[in-house]
Amino acid sequence: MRKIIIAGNWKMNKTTVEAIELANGLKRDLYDIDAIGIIVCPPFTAIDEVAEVVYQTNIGLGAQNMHWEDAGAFTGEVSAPMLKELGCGYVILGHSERRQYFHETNETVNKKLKSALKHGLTPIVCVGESLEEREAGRTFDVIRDHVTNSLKGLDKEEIKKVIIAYEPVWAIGTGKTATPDQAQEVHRFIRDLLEKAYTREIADEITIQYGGSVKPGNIKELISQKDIDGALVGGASLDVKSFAEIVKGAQVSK
Ligand SMILES: O=C[C@H](O)COP(=O)(O)O
Repeated sequence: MRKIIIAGNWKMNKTTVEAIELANGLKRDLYDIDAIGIIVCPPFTAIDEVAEVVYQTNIGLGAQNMHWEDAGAFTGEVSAPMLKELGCGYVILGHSERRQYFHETNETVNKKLKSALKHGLTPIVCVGESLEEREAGRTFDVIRDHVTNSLKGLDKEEIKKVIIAYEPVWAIGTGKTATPDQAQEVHRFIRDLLEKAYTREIADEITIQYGGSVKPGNIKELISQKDIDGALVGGASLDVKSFAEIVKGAQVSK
């Protein structure tokens, strides 16, 4: 059975004081959730403080990006060992905002992925097509390209440690969610790609999250799809009540 995981990507939101407040609220409201995984990914500046709040709770801690080298002259970057030292267990890689605004490519995602795995961080690798690509009928080509090249070179044991997040770019922060059928279709396609590259058993073990305007009102429908194993939540993860409702909605509906 693969794990159902709801992750909150706080993006460039929350000062340290605000992040502590949000983490404390989630700890209070979600302490009894045990059937699904919960992860929060604060901005770098708040990771240390949030780590203290979620230490030894059911809430995992992740970062939103990292560099592939362990150390060196890379101004403004942070590395996997630095994140590990702060208590991170996860790192988001290849988010579409990084691909779009910061020149992230499959090649750099792949290097980061290998460094994350080497240092024991669980990567959440994001893939997804833009509106233009979907309208041009290129969704599956783009997904194949992202999955194949971002995850290139992993052996059977390594691939099992990866979480994949399907995030159609046109659904991020727009209020336009993919329909459960549209999302399921792409999730199935990703799982089939994994099956071809590895085995059916391995493909069935990998958590594939959906991301893009996930809210308390649509989580149940999305999560009830066969190949949707959780969510990567942006805007709705910034509020205790809405994120807690998403987590609880996922728990009762899967
Ligand atoms: O990482 C999260 C996604 O980009 C989704 O963001 P959103 O829930 O604000 O649409």
